[in-house]
Amino acid sequence: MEDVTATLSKPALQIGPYQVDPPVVLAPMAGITNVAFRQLCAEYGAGIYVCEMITARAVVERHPGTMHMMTFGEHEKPRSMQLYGVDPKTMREAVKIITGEGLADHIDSNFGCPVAKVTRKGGGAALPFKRKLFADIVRESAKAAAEAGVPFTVKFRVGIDDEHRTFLDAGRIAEAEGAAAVSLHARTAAQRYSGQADWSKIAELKQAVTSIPVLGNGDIFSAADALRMVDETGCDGVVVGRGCLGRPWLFGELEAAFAGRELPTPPNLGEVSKVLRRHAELLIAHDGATKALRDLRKHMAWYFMNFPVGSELRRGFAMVSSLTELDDLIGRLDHDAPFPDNADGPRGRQGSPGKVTLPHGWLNDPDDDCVPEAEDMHSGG
Ligand SMILES: Cc1cc2nc3c(=O)[nH]c(=O)nc-3n(C[C@H](O)[C@H](O)[C@H](O)COP(=O)(O)O)c2cc1C
Repeated sequence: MEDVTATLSKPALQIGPYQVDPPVVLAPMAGITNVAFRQLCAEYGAGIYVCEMITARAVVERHPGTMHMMTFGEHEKPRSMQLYGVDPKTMREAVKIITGEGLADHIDSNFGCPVAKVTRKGGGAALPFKRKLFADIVRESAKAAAEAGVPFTVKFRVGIDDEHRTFLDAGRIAEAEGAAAVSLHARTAAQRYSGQADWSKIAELKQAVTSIPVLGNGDIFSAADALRMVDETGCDGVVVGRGCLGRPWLFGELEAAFAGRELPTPPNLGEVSKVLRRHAELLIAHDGATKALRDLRKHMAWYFMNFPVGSELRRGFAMVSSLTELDDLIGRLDHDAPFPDNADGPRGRQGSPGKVTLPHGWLNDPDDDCVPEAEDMHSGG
């Protein structure tokens, strides 16, 4: 295995009042980063573990499902959540509810969603193109959060496409309007999740934004990737998404690598199935068996990726409906099968590149007084 513990000096990441050591953040992922998954990851290493994204409007309307998503474990410090919104007033109101009721200690915001139903209305990754609106949202939210001593951070992409790169303006605006840190997913919206993240954009952002931390995001699948990103870009911390799907122990590897320690040995199939079992228990405690085991299916596919698990057993795991059944299937695995060499690489969301759908005339004037229409959003980044 590559020696990643070599020479790098670890960045000191400070987000508002929180010292984040190691400088690692679990990327918000809709449908994934619920309280069970966050706890599982946090059992391997420290960092900030961001909750699934929720919409500002759902908070303001106190949507019961949304309030349930804002459940945190006792171990979570800071309790970190992500808001999505396109209207400065709604965002401010949502932040005030969250901070006023002490529901979270860190609020991130999502300006990176590339999904057509969101960008079509000017939301997600389309929004930072409207500089005034973007500034209004960040200012109103950051101000409301700061009144309660809660840091507000901003996550965005490189831009809409290669002709409309917004990340440098977005970073400078976020810095000027009171954000405590920015994170860059180093792809354009047109790229979706395809191709490679362009880390040179993270380096450019780091040069442009000097008074708050700049976090890099995109294609960290191993501890070596994380150290290389810090080394190549000078970023203050790393945000890890798909790399930990079916690999929550990646956070242990990151902690070891940033501390200059030797990496733990990758787990064999028996050890992986123990992690899966723990994941199931945590999910069931939060959501009940039916929902939890349905949710677990996608994770099982990721846990077993590239392991020698036959198709009959895989089908069994995909249909599992109780912990007893799960235990029975786990008992039939070849526990000694070693961690596969080719286990790195993308899991989870893929999506092919393509044109970004925007509202009519959206690209005419970045400084107009646009009134956004989009508030609904279910998932994305
Ligand atoms: C299943 C899935 C759901 C996501 N949901 C969100 C989200 O709700 N908010 C957000 O800002 N990004 C979201 N993202 C994007 C990730 O936070 C991250 O920016 C992206 O996956 C790139 O990082 P990676 O290469 O480490 O995966 C999502 C990504 C995936 C794979």
